[in-house]
Amino acid sequence: MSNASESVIPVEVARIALKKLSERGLPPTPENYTKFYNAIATIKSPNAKTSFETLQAWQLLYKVEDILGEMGDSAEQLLCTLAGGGEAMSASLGQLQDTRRAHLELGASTDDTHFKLESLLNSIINSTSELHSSVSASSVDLQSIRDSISNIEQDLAVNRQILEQDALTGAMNRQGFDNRLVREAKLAQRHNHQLSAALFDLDDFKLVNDRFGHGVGDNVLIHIAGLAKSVLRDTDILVRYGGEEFLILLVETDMNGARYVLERLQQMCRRNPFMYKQQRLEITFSTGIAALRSDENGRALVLRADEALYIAKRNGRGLIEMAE
Ligand SMILES: Nc1nc2c(ncn2[C@@H]2O[C@H](COP(=O)(O)OP(=O)(O)OP(=O)(O)O)[C@@H](O)[C@H]2O)c(=O)[nH]1
Repeated sequence: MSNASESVIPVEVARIALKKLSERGLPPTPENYTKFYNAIATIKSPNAKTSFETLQAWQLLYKVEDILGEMGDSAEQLLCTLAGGGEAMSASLGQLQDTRRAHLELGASTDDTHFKLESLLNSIINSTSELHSSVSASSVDLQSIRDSISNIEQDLAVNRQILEQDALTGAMNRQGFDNRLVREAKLAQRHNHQLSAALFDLDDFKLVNDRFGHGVGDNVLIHIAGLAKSVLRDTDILVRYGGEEFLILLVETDMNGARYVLERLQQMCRRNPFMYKQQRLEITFSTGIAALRSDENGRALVLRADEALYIAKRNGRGLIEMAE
């Protein structure tokens, strides 16, 4: 059993198993029920993060909190300085106008005007120099804040990748995919691009676990995920959708393109079998493919791929079924 079983709630699993059975029109016989229950119970929960990952996420949150605090202080200081500088400047301007008026209209002596202008000039120089040093200090603070923000951005990107990654295979996990699917489907609709989903499930995988042990089963999953990554473009997304079920989201790709990719993966699996103690383990998988319609969202797309996968399984093993 997968280690995800620790976080599994049996009642919830039973509820989902029964729902899946009725969705597929299967009778709730003990055999059917057990099969669905086990399949669901062994799916790794996307929330099941290690304490190390949680610790990293917390540390990042504290960093963000600190930097926001620093930014607040610096902004406050800069605002105070600018406000003080502004007041001093406007007072000097007023005095400058008074002196000019006194000189022109009231006939103040040149010596008197000269003296006033000199002391005004001194106070302007002083306040400008104070303002200048405060702005320079704030600029240094702001530069260091900008550097911290760019470090945090990098940490966030790494953190997000960790949170969205399936720990065993390195593929994207369900949680990451659910967010991504919404975005990709919207993008495809907006730009009128093709988007396909291929859901594939390893055939008779239970036998691999039963015959060779769960550890070997895990390595087979890693092997298949590696082969899948090797046939994909950078823009395609490989997802560990369930225990032994993967999904490939193919951006700007129609059904035929998706079929081509999955056939290449079948070929790769044949040419690169998983080896266990010098024994070839022939792994096949069944696939359902669907392309996004103009009137549906990402979830509907995946549901249709799932239906097609179900038909592929029903018709045999190692088959690719295209959704209507
Ligand atoms: N080793 C390993 N096995 C897993 C993991 N997740 C699910 N499984 C196993 O995958 C098997 C799925 O079994 P079934 O749902 O009966 O499917 P199957 O044997 O592949 O048969 P079909 O899908 O009908 O071809 C179960 O034995 C699960 O324990 C995992 O992370 N590691």
